[in-house]
Amino acid sequence: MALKTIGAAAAVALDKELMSTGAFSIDQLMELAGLSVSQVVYRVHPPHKGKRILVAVGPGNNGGDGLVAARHLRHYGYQPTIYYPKRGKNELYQRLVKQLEDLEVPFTDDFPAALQSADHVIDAVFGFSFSGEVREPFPAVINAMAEANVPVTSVDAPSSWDIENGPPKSGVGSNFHPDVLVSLTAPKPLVKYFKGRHFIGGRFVTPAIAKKYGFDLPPYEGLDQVVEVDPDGKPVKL
Ligand SMILES: NC(=O)C1=CN([C@@H]2O[C@H](COP(=O)(O)OP(=O)(O)OC[C@H]3O[C@@H](n4cnc5c(N)ncnc54)[C@H](O)[C@@H]3O)[C@@H](O)[C@H]2O)[C@H](O)CC1
Ligand SMILES: [K+]
Repeated sequence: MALKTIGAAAAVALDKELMSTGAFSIDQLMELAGLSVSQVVYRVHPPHKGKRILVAVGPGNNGGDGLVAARHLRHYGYQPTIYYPKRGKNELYQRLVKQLEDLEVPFTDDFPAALQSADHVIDAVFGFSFSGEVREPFPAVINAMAEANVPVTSVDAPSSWDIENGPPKSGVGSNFHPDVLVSLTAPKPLVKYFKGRHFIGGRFVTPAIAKKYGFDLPPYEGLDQVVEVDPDGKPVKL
């Protein structure tokens, strides 16, 4: 049985539905998304393996998830550093930045230099609204993540991948294969091209929503916001 996925258009529609008839606010969904990412990083890269987490943050909500994850990781005892070259004007992003500044989390302008002293990278550059060719200043960031000697965890999608068709055939992103992927709410079709450890984070979705959009709710355990699944969608038992 194959893992059930939702396409880019369905992901946008589902997001809208959660925030209208579902009565969630964007802040809540982003908080849950970032919390899921922080739990995955703790699981695959506990603090004793190295605390320096570099977070590549894009201009949209995928980037917002990265800012939230960085805050939780700071509270877990990690030392996050943020690369955020195209800051959204949206008040929500500004508040997330302020929360990190109040925790004395550093921001850097030099991604390749920061990568030299990182133990783990979070790719929160683009999610389900990415399209076309990667524009400046992000090509160098995607290339650096593709060549990183430390593990990379992608938020919702490996940035630069097409949501339906996976990695680009050539150019920026064609050699980008992150180690870990956290699918938010539900996996997207690109997961069939992904070879690393795959987690699903969406422990807020109602059975009715999952049924309407045609995906399965994974068996979350205990206090976990995430479940690791194999390519067939079966939970991975540790
Ligand atoms: N329900 C959920 O699961 C939630 C998921 N969330 C996360 O939000 C992203 C989708 O966010 P959105 O703001 O729609 O878009 P992105 O962050 O993917 O990117 C938009 C951003 O990027 C720019 N852009 C697009 N294409 C390119 C390009 N080729 N080059 C450069 N820049 C590009 C565009 O202009 C925008 O500025 C989803 O994946 C989840 O991670 C939310 O947290 C809510 C809950
Ligand atoms: K991403």
